[in-house]
Amino acid sequence: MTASIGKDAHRRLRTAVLISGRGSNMEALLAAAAPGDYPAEIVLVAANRPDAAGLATAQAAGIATDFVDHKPFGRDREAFERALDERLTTHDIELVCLAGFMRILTPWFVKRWLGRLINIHPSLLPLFPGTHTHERALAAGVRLHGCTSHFVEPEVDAGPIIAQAAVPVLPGDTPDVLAARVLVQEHLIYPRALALVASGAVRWREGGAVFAPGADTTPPDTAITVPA
Ligand SMILES: Nc1nc2c(c(=O)[nH]1)N[C@@H](CN(C=O)c1ccc(C(=O)N[C@@H](CCC(=O)O)C(=O)O)cc1)CN2
Ligand SMILES: NCC(=O)N[C@@H]1O[C@H](COP(=O)([O-])[O-])[C@@H](O)[C@H]1O
Repeated sequence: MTASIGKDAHRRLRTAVLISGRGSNMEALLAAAAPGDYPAEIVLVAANRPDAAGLATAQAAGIATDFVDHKPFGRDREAFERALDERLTTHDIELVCLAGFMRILTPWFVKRWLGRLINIHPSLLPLFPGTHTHERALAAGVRLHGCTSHFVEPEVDAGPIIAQAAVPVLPGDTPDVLAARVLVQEHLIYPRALALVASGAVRWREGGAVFAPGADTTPPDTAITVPA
């Protein structure tokens, strides 16, 4: 099965960004989507935490925001996701970007948005899925680390890779120093990944991402970048 969007090459896909905190990747997506020729339009920023600083950033940029607290739903993850999905439907959302969204999504939500749901992860997947990636990279002694944008599937951080960027791990690096070096590249590859998906240049397929002939996978010129 494949999922394809971006059929109309000139229409901007209505896109929501889901956050849980600072929202710097959300800001990078907003900046990239500002020009009218970018294939996605960020029309909603939603958070699962009331203190997500990115909400204020989005509001200051004139973007609609919403908040669905996951805590009142307790262990009923799907109920939380149905409430979140209702907000996405209300805003006629066509594509969802997770950007520091710190909730594992159930198969119900993932299957509903399969192929139209992407994420940014702070490691070179499949290395270091999950959390605390920079600490784990340092502990493992890798000399290259980085970030990955991928389609979201039920298995966490295991979906088809859309784009990656690598950075060197330098002697004396701390997790915070390494995280900052990786974050610069996240802000470069995530907008590129969103453009690829929204334009239909890459689509989800069972077992992998499918790139259209001529898809622009040019890497950021400031990274040791590994094209997907
Ligand atoms: N089904 C999927 N859900 C999510 C994916 C995915 O690929 N498939 N990507 C993650 C993003 N993510 C890492 O990039 C991630 C986020 C959160 C967690 C996690 O353990 N969350 C805890 C709660 C943590 C908290 O609330 O502070 C949890 O959900 O119980 C792991 C990986 C987004 N979701
Ligand atoms: N597993 C998910 C995860 O760790 N995501 C990471 O959280 C940070 C969010 O920063 P931001 O809110 O400034 O974009 C980013 O580094 C992102 O890669």
